[in-house]
Amino acid sequence: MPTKAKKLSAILGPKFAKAMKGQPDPKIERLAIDSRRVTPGSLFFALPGLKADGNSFVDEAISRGAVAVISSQPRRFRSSKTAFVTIENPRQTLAAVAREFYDKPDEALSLVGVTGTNGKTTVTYLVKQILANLGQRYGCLGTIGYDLVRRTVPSFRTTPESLDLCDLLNQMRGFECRGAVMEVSSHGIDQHRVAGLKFEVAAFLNLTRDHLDYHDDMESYYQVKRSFFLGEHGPQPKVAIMNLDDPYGERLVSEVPDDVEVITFGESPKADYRVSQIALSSGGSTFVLSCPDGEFEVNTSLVGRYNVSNTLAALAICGGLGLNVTNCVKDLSSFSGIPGRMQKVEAGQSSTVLVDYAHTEDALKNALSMLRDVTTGKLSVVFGCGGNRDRGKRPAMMRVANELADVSWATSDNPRNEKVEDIFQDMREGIVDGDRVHFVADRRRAIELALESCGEGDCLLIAGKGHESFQEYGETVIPFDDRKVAIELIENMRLGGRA
Ligand SMILES: CC(=O)N[C@H]1[C@@H](OP(=O)(O)OP(=O)(O)OC[C@H]2O[C@@H](n3ccc(=O)[nH]c3=O)[C@H](O)[C@@H]2O)O[C@H](CO)[C@@H](O)[C@@H]1O[C@H](C)C(=O)N[C@@H](C)C(=O)N[C@H](CCC(=O)O)C(=O)O
Ligand SMILES: Nc1ncnc2c1ncn2[C@@H]1O[C@H](COP(=O)(O)OP(=O)(O)OP(=O)(O)O)[C@@H](O)[C@H]1O
Ligand SMILES: N[C@H](CCC[C@H](N)C(=O)O)C(=O)O
Ligand SMILES: [Mg+2]
Repeated sequence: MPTKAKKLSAILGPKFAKAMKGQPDPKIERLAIDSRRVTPGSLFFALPGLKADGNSFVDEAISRGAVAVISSQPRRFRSSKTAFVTIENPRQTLAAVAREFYDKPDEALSLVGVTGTNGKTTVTYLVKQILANLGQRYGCLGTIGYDLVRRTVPSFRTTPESLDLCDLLNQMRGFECRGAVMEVSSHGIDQHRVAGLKFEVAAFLNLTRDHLDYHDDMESYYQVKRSFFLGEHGPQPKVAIMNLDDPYGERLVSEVPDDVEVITFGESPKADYRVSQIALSSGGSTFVLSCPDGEFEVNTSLVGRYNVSNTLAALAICGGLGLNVTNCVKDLSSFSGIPGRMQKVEAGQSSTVLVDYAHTEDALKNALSMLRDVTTGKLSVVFGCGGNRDRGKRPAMMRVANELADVSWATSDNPRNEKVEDIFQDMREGIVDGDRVHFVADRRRAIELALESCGEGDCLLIAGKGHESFQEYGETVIPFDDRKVAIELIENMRLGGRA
């Protein structure tokens, strides 16, 4: 739903409206943080960043028609056609202004925020699906896409910038959604993308190593996640869902304020949503859930122990929303899975080929140990480590791959502005047995060689890119989809008599 243009003073609030200079109180048609997306009538926020400073683009924004500029740097304004507001923390103000501009969409929606290093996409998909089965209309925002129920929008961030987020939530309100289930990344929390929004339920899944290019250390990474539950960027969530099997989850339980209702889940006997009698197989899992609504035998089509944890989290979230779990556990066995998460590639080949989004040490460890248990033959993995991201996870990822797979094919995974050879150098530090590791920079070729070396009973995991349909080299984005590439290669191999 397009929102109506508003006077600058109305969306700034009385405190900041006093700081307006230049053009008196223009009408704002839209918000922008990127000068390249400014259209006439925009309010441009000049944000200081890691790569650039938005203040360098103020003139460009004005030339494209910005009628107001918010910045932390006082400016000598030459144009009386533009209003200037100097504010200490423009990113934080952006969130408050976006919420006002889009008429506080969170007030009309039940918001569920899911955070943690791994499993956010899986859990949000599960919750959205359970709610849809119960006839409850919730949108879903995250890494794979923005599902507004009546339309879907491609995802550009796991957690959108506040101005995009409020726009998406406003559209959901227009589509008469009851609420939204969304992934809340640590970048999202730290950069105030979800600031000021009222969450009905906030869930913490786990915390393991990732993003230490951005956060100083694990403690700072944890503190950012924690701040979401303490309401440091806005209202406290009404209910907090916590994983008692994760040491950081256990710690967080003792740190959330008393007036936030806490619901715990896990294998721990202390958990409110407790799992026992877990039976894992290559076709899914069954387990017994004990929770305040009773005891249930749960069947899920998702494979692996970590997906038992994800399913439990999803059910605890539904409990936190006030739903009776009896109604929620019914259709889990028919859940069709998530794109690029342990997704089978079926092209008539004799080996098992799976595409998964494991791009951390913990995820790779879980994925490979699970596959080890169900593979009778050789287990191979193709994986790389993202450029311009946490360098420290590279040797750790290589170590678990080398320890758990029979053969590892190291390759590129979005090298961005780094040289693939430099990324390989970091990965080499984790090698345990070099005879079982091959480095092939071209991802397509790495997949081809891995496929050629697999036969009946063998399993190949193509990890790291999951649903992604591109490869990022420098500033260039090239189409690349592991699932399509694998199918093409298998078909070519068959034509050449090699499959
Ligand atoms: C590290 C990080 O999160 N960076 C985000 C941050 O960038 P930044 O502050 O460094 O911005 P910058 O590139 O230096 O530019 C500064 C300002 O100048 C503006 N600009 C820039 C160029 C120009 O021509 N005109 C212009 O106006 C930019 O729009 C920006 O507002 O702010 C930008 C705009 O607000 C974001 O787009 C950018 O996300 C980058 C692209 C990114 O890759 N982020 C990833 C790491 C991220 O957020 N990932 C999480 C998921 C993590 C997980 O898996 O858990 C996510 O939620 O997606
Ligand atoms: N609970 C979990 N614990 C550990 N690993 C998991 C868990 N859930 C999923 N994984 C692994 O992590 C990968 C990514 O899962 P998913 O996309 O659900 O996580 P995410 O938190 O959304 O990731 P991102 O931060 O990149 O958006 C999966 O492909 C799987 O290998
Ligand atoms: N959301 C994650 C995705 C990583 C996926 C992997 N393919 C990579 O590029 O490193 C990130 O931004 O770190
Ligand atoms: Mg995700």
